[in-house]
Amino acid sequence: MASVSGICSSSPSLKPKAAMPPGQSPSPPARRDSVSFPSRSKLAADHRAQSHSVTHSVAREVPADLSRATGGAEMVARKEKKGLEKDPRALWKRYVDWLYQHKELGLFLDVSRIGFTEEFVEEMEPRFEATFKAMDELEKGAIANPDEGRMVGHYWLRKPELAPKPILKSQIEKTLDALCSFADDVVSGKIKPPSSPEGRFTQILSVGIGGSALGPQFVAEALAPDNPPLKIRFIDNTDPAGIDHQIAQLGPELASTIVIVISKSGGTPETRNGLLEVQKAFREAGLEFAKQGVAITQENSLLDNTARIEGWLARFPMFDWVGGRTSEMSAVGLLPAALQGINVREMLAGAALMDEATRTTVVKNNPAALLALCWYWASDGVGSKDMVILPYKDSLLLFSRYLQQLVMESLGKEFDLDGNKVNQGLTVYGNKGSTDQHAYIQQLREGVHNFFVTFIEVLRDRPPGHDWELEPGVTCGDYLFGMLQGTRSALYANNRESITVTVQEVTPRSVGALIALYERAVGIYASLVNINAYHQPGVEAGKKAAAEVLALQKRVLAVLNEASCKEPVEPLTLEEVAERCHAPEDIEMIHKIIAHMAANDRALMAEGICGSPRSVKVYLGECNIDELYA
Ligand SMILES: O=P(O)(O)OC[C@H]1O[C@](O)(CO)[C@@H](O)[C@@H]1O
Repeated sequence: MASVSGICSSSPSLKPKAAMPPGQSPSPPARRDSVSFPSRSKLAADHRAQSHSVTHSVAREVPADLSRATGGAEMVARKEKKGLEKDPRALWKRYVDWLYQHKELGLFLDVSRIGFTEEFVEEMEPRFEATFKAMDELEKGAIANPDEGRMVGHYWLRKPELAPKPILKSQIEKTLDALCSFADDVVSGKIKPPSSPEGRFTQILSVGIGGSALGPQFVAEALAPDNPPLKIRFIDNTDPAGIDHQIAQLGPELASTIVIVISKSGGTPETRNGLLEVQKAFREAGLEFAKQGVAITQENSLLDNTARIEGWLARFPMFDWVGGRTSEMSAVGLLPAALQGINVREMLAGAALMDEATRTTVVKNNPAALLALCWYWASDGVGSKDMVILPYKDSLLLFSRYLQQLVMESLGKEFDLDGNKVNQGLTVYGNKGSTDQHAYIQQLREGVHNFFVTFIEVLRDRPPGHDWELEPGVTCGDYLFGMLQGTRSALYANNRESITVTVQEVTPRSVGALIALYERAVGIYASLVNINAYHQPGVEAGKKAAAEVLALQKRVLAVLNEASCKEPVEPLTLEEVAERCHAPEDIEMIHKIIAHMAANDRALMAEGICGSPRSVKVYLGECNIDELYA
């Protein structure tokens, strides 16, 4: 049978071996004036109402479904009318008055270039009181994730004595000790790769997605030494080409690779697929995967049971009360970090210091509360402006990506805690300065005014003793410094607000502190706007729809197989396939499924071209008899 070639048709010479499916209350539009915070007596009443429960925050007066376009424009108009402070003396006073400093961490937070007013701060006070109370109860073990009936305990990871039960404290401590000693044994060569008893493990392949990848990726980029004891690579997708690339890059070093499979649920399809692909690579290389596999997952999850039954090299627990996006200080982040020679106890110490500082109930002295205050002001408490994260340090490149999940998966919610439709969120993006100066800063300075910036400044340019002046009096780092300060000033001059977070150096301690700072800021902001920051119901819809597509694909394959097993083969039109699948309403999806299979040599076209769906007649290259009689 002739195959007509088309943009997605396969060559008849590329016949598939067998056609097998793959494995398995509305409010009126808001503006800052109408945001007009509830009267103080109303706030106080709300606060009283709230104080009995951690899960019920102040009822929102902020109109819920702010139209970004309308609300944003009105906000800009109002702000520009009022104008940001431009008088240098007044600005200097504002800078000094509001500058937050954490002495021990060497961390500064400058919020002077966000235009909030004293009245705003005062009016927010009752909400903050309620929020601090809610955060306190959360840390004491309240069910702060009401939908999932879970405690939220990532703060206990860096201060186990805070855990509400002794058993939790001991689990945290034991896990930390166990992962540190495992990492020491691997790094020192006490634990050796099975196929080279005299050698050492040289590589880590981390398989995980979302919160089970982003923290480890950020920390590796920020903190891994130039020559780490083990180098790390990531499989964080179900993209076969991406997976092949990682495995190919490992080459013969697969034999000395520790594969860490990270999944809280232990059932995330992308991660499972990554694992199956890696296991296949091990089989093909004649290696025994179990001797090199490590699982980080909840006890008794599918992954945990598999790892136990197959006798993997090690297993570490992921606790029910730690969410994926706040799991960097659990085994999820600490084991990969320790294996790269990063001082994980210092990361924990930095986070613990920041946790302590962000428990303070005086907004001005609490850096996380200050961040949340700025986010609320800048985005009207409804996400009307995006948050651009600009670290001026290459090693912090992935901070914005890490924060994207932490902030957007936490704050992007359809309903508030009282069941009102609010469509909350805060959009996060960014890369690094000064690189972005030559990409999108043009738009930030002059284009659509739909953002505020957070500059991350690192004072130390390079390790001591390595600096030099590339022109009289000026180092390379001075340029970076100048670019940051220049961009901050230029944006402000054009009424673009910004926050600046300054650390002395990128160290395990400062990175731990930054993570803890943003974890708390997100928790505080979520409480201010009365949403559950700790669930992610929206992710389920896409996962469910994906499962339905794969189920439909199996039906399509069965129908095509039956027709392809006939003598002569019976090519089918898309309408015929849809009818035989009893899914005429899914014909568009069936077209997409067939186009995808054709592009991968798993379906062949008898007639037509993919771009003209009605012209297509399709069949399989081989009849699968077993499938037919299954
Ligand atoms: O660790 P898991 O269970 O594999 O989940 C991975 C990610 O998937 C999500 O559940 C949804 O995207 C994230 O919250 C989580 O970080």
